[in-house]
Amino acid sequence: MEHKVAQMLAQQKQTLNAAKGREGQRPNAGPSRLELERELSAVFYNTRQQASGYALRQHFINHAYPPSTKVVGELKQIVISDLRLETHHTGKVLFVRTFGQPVRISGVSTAVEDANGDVARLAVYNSDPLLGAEHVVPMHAVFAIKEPYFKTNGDGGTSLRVDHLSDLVRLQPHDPIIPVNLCSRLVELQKSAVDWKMEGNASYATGDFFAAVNAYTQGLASHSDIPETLKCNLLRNRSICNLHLKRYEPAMEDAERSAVSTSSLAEGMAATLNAKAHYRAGLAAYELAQYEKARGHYESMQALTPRDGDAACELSRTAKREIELASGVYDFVKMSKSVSKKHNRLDHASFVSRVAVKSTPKHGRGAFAITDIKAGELVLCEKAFGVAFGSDEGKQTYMIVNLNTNRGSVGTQATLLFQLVQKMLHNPLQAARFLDLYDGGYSPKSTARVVDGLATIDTFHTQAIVEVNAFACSGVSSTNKGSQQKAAEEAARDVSTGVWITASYINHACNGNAMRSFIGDMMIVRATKDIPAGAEILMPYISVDPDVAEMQKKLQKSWAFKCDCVICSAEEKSEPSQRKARAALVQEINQFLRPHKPTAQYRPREAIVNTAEQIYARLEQTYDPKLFQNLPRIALAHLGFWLCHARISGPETVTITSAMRVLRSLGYSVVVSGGSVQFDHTHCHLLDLAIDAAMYAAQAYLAKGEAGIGNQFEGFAMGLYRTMFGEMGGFKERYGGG
Ligand SMILES: C[S@@+](CC[C@H](N)C(=O)[O-])C[C@H]1O[C@@H](n2cnc3c(N)ncnc32)[C@H](O)[C@@H]1O
Repeated sequence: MEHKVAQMLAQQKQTLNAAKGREGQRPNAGPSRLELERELSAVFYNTRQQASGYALRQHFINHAYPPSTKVVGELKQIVISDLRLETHHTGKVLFVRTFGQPVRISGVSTAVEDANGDVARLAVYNSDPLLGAEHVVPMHAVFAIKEPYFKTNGDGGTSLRVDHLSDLVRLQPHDPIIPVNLCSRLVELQKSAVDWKMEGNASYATGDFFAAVNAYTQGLASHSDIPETLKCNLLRNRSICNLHLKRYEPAMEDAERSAVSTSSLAEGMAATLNAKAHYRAGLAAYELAQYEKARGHYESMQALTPRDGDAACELSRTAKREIELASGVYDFVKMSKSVSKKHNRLDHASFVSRVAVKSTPKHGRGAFAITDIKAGELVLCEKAFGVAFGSDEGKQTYMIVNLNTNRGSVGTQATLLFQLVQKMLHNPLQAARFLDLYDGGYSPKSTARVVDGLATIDTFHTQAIVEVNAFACSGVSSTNKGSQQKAAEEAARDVSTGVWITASYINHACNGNAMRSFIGDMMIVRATKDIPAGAEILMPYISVDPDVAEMQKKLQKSWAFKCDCVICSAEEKSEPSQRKARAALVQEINQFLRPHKPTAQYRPREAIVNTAEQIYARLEQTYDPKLFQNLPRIALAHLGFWLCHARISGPETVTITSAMRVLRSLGYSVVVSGGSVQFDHTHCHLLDLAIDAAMYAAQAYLAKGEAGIGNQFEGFAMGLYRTMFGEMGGFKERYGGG
């Protein structure tokens, strides 16, 4: 797949270079209105035919340009006949009306005409694929295309291309800025605010929230002196539609502005309507994680309509979130049981108050502990800012190719980009949190300024942020719905991808002190070591490769940095001959072990085990004892675990020695003295091998009749399991007892 992405990257660059040669030229005569209508109908028909089959959609992020930050009125009008190829018409605005059937391919395409009756194709990229094409560019609507970009298509045709959704502003029919020729066919001018309200209500009843928002907006703008009660109705109704559309910031604002005065209505009626307004404002505040504000609204609602059960219900739900937010107390087992591929966006608050973001000496900003956090404890538990689950993708997969960063990926990254853009377009305060994340040095930086009612979200900047902050996640839970192996495989295939804002400030270290896991869209970060207050929280971004050079290559490719943690520094200081010998041995081990994986049915012969032991001794010598004194030796841990597993049916003392060797090579110091065991995590690197090894030791001690020691090893294994997978679900199934 990597090869395919590289091939497409090269092809697209070629196409773009060829197109660049036509920069500034007048286009050849384009298709007629009728031809465009036919073209769209044919595509519409074909996409419907293909809807039942699997589709791989390509999404190219072309050369970056910033969104327009000017209001429509500041821009100078341009018409289609003045457009030049491969040109961003800076300082200009094109007024158009849509016609023809809008269709979604990788972007949304439609046809437009301008005030002179000239026509062109319009392609709008980066809208949420869950939105129908007709919601992005409804037919017969008037739009202002700010600073339009006219380009040559791969097939030699031409089209207007919109990459930033805020560059496409839908205008209300009575907007005086619309050129007269585009106004002439509009009939809505005569409608009253009441007519618009009825139309909005009818659209709401059919579930068309886009049309309903549009109708209420037109109603609000239809007269300057709409009666107070009607205005409040329109705002309150628009609020519920915005809630459905996940536009929580405007939903809250509308609801809060919709409180009617008791003098304008009978008291009972005013109380009912205002309770509704508080309810909607509360729901929006809740979704924005403003739980205190939500509680205030629900309390006001309850005071107005004490017999309404909804207020009590929402108050109880909000109280649970407030506890989670303040104390980090979650019912992880219940959470894990509740999650499934269909229910993976969980209703929980984020607990991030143990962490503060500050500058680090060398690695930009980082996350620091504000209290002591013991090994195994929660560092944070955070709800995703945005997540695209593989299970939501249906029968389509996106291949995203970014020509600005020369990166490409297949899977949910494109959907994540579209979702984030859509969310931020209408929730600018939320957007500001995201746009503050590290962007790999992208320039120019963008902010979510609201212009013409939309936040000016730079798609290219957003994608640059996604590329260095998104984490692959398992889609359900790290522990249930199949083994951890399955979750790891899914994550490796990049099936689900998300962004968690606070966790994004955590820098990488191979031997970090924290580890992440997932339950649905909640990321759980636990301490793998004791973290004193003030220390930086660090976690490995990817699982540490036994070949450190390979690991560095991966980090460089995805995040453009070289790791300088203690493991990598020890590696760097090692003799080149030792490093070379180790890399060669890691290859040899992989090949040697592949056909000899111990299972319940298969135990490798003694001769094979002896050969592995000899390789182990050679491998051990490739680690300089001074440089790696207490440090994890990852390659040894893997082979050591194989040996431990292969000898599981041998004498207990052998199992114990092998298991201890695995723990030591992962940096754990384990001292058994008398009846007690001391486990020291200071230098550890947690891999699931450690849990298995600790359980082998536990079982061997139990079999030896040393239950006290066995139980301590089991307790240790359980702690590691919870740290690694977030919660205990699946432990009993995997190890029995527990
Ligand atoms: C997810 S961000 C982490 C937060 C980031 N440091 C910031 O200033 O917002 C990932 C980026 O942080 C930097 N980074 C993280 N860990 C690092 C490390 N161990 N060494 C150098 N740079 C690191 C790299 O620039 C990487 O692309």
